[in-house]
Amino acid sequence: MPSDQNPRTDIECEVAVIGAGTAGLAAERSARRAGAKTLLIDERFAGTTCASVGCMPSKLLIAAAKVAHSIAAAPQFGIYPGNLAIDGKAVMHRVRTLRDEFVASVLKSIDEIPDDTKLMGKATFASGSNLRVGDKTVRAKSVVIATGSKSSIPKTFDRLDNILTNETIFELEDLPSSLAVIGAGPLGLELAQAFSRLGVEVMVFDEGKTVSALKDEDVAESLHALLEQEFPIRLSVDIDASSSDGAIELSWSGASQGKMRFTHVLVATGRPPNLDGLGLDNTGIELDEHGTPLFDRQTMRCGKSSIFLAGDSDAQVPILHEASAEGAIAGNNAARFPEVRPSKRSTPLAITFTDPPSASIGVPADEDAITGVSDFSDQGRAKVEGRNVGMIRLYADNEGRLTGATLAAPEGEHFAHMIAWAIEDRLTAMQLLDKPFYHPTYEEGLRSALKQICDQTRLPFGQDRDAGSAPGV
Ligand SMILES: Cc1cc2nc3c(=O)[nH]c(=O)nc-3n(C[C@H](O)[C@H](O)[C@H](O)COP(=O)(O)OP(=O)(O)OC[C@H]3O[C@@H](n4cnc5c(N)ncnc54)[C@H](O)[C@@H]3O)c2cc1C
Ligand SMILES: NC(=O)c1ccc[n+]([C@@H]2O[C@H](COP(=O)([O-])OP(=O)(O)OC[C@H]3O[C@@H](n4cnc5c(N)ncnc54)[C@H](O)[C@@H]3O)[C@@H](O)[C@H]2O)c1
Repeated sequence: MPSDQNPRTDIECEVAVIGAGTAGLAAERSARRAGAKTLLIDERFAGTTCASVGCMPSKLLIAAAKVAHSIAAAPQFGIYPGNLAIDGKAVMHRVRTLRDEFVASVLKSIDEIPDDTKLMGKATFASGSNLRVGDKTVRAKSVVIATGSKSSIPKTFDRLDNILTNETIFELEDLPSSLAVIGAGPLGLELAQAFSRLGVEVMVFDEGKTVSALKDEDVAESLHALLEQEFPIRLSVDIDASSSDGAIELSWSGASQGKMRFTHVLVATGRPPNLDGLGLDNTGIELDEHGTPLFDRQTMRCGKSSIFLAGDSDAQVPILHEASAEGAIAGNNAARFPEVRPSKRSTPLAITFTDPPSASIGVPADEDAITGVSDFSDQGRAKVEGRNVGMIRLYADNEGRLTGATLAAPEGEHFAHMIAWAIEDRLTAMQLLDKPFYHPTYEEGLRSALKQICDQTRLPFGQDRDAGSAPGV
């Protein structure tokens, strides 16, 4: 067990890791593998954000919503399942039960870390790379900061009752009657659609102009229009809120205006890095205007110091596989310090698990980018399945080499991987087009975007290759 009863007041180690989340666990593993004497410090050792209040419970809720949605969509196939009954308590119970299993598996992996390598308590920097944890001083050769991110509740909402964040919403015993979601980012939209499909009256509000942080306007508008068929989304609005008779009254103005009461409000307005109270001023490292350390993305090192950063705490790309990759890089370099080595970072890939899923891959299109578009409204397999909506916009350089994509399309999470892997392998549109595509599949839908890029770059399309397509592709 992690020990806050440790009798030593001074602890010496080579690498101290602050935070036992995804990034911190990866950093500790990596530093230990590199031969360093490590110390993993966490306030609670309660399991990662991903397992307890993030990726996993949200996907569990989405899984329930997907089942409800398929049943509701059955009549288009001539199937009439009768009245749909949703037992909200059972839905939330399954979410928590399976969530707890994921958390238990994280806790088991933490249990397997030797006891003298763990310390429970809140770490703060005393000076340089020396830390204070309760009444103990930790003297470390290098430190990895992996303290994650935290919910931020805008002032308008912070004194109201029934305000939920991702840290509390999965604890609801039953589905709420109505839910206002503040923030149309990945967190807000995933949960908004899931609750809506489970019969909750949902409305989404955002002060910004776009949904799901998508930089490609065409795709963002397409996703916005699709989601609005299920629940209202009010973009570019200022929101005011007050409690009244156990409910919350929201009024909004700007691009649209109105007033409505909700039993619950989910605040999903971003998760800034969790760096408050860490004593970064005592480290001498350079901070940006938000108080986040400046660091090198290839080494994860802060300036010329022996302090490294990983995961959501660095305010870069707050998603799981990046937290894990950064943890491994930071831990390895912290162990090797001062022999720090740069590591290759993978192609940017971010997926939002709405239906259809949206994704941003690689670099956004600039004005020189060559683009190809696949529209799924008439795509064969998507039509067969009654899921013919959305689009993929692919970007390439002037040699036809794929550089990025934005999409909101059926099976979008799988397309996003395929495209990211093609970009990693530096494939041209022609080379990807030359791979086998089975018929009839969603994957065939990508061929039209690839062909458009080939046409614009005059990539040689072999005489022995069929330039046409099967029906409905
Ligand atoms: C609702 C939701 C859904 C998400 N869904 C996805 C998804 O589908 N896919 C995806 O890729 N990403 C998803 N994410 C993002 C993903 O969960 C995070 O990027 C990831 O969990 C970050 O890991 P981390 O190690 O940086 O932070 P955490 O896992 O939060 O770990 C930080 C740790 O630091 C500890 N700590 C903090 N300060 C101190 C201190 N001073 N002293 C000691 N310990 C400290 C905390 O106790 C905590 O254990 C989701 C996030 C949310 C909120
Ligand atoms: N599938 C995934 O990978 C996934 C899913 C959920 C969450 N996450 C992660 O969780 C974190 C939090 O997600 P998020 O969607 O909250 O963050 P986000 O920053 O992506 O989106 C926040 C949204 O809230 C809006 N907003 C901010 N302040 C507002 C205000 N006062 N009023 C109205 N709107 C306001 C912003 O314009 C933005 O659209 C992110 O790091 C994200 O990467 C990832």
